[in-house]
Amino acid sequence: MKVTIVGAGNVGATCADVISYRGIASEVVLLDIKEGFAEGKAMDIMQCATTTGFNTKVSGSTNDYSKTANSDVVVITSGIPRKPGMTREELIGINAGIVKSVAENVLKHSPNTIIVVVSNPMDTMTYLTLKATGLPKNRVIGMGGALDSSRFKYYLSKALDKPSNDVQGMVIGGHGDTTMIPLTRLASYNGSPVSDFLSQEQLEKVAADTMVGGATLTGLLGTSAWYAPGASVAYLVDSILNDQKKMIACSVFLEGEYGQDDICLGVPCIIGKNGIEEIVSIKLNDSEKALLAKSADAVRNMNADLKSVLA
Ligand SMILES: NC(=O)c1ccc[n+]([C@@H]2O[C@H](COP(=O)([O-])OP(=O)(O)OC[C@H]3O[C@@H](n4cnc5c(N)ncnc54)[C@H](O)[C@@H]3O)[C@@H](O)[C@H]2O)c1
Ligand SMILES: O=C(O)C[C@H](O)C(=O)O
Repeated sequence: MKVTIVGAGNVGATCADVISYRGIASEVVLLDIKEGFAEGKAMDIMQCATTTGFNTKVSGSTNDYSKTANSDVVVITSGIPRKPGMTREELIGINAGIVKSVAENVLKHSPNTIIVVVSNPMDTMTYLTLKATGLPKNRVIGMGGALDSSRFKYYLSKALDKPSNDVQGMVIGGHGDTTMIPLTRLASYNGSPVSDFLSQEQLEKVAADTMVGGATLTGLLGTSAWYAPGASVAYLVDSILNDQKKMIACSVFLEGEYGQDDICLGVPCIIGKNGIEEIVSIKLNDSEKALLAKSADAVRNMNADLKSVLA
């Protein structure tokens, strides 16, 4: 199974590293516009093969899309990340043009591929990819919910003082500081509601910390995060390539689901060899429904800025 990752920067290279280390794909091609950069990252990763013990073939390409031919999955991480104090939405001006041209180029060589969109603002970039390529909705997947949910479980585990892997929870909605919706009511500690162990005040703090999880790391690092983002993409790619049918919150084109139309937004999806295989309808209460509608409004406003790129 072959995976191409466009953008060999922090997130793209970390994703290639996790995919190869965990043997998720037999081949990974890293592609970047910067001369020699992807080749260098690929060589560095390949030099881990004998010490960490993997057999995936990782190679690099400077903007030569012929090397990406017949990829089963293409991950788009190309574009600029935010700096401290910025929102993801401010990246749209530069990233929209990059994501559109990258999506068109990859399809010339891998017409049957599934595209995973990572570049920010991710929900809008997913919508752009879908509209610009005309691909069916199952083959365009926005990655954000997997990462936001892992951060949610991290903050829950800290509040509970229990291991992250004993905590279940999901974040839906847009992948933005004010648009994501950590579903605290449905989160559990090994099957028991977390509200049995945490006060309302603690749960509200967990939700608030989760929502600004990316901004917190950007403030600390000077650029946005990459370890958890790269690993979250690899987790999603694993479910596609190995047909795991995991339920993962992903940004997907909605046509009536959750009362929304003509938008890509994070909702729970079954992810398998056909990409998005099902949009799972979970029962939201009235306040969660209202938050989702508000989140959709904000993402829809952002999508309106795509008019010139899509014209
Ligand atoms: N969806 C998410 O959960 C999530 C998580 C983390 C980062 N991101 C986003 O992912 C993007 C990448 O972040 P990063 O930290 O890896 O940035 P980075 O700057 O480290 O890497 C981006 C790479 O893209 C390359 N690039 C730019 N234009 C290109 C083009 N036309 N073709 C090929 N490559 C090109 C750059 O040369 C660079 O190496 C950002 O937009 C960031 O906001 C999203
Ligand atoms: O925070 C960012 O800008 C990058 C990414 O979307 C993240 O959540 O880490």
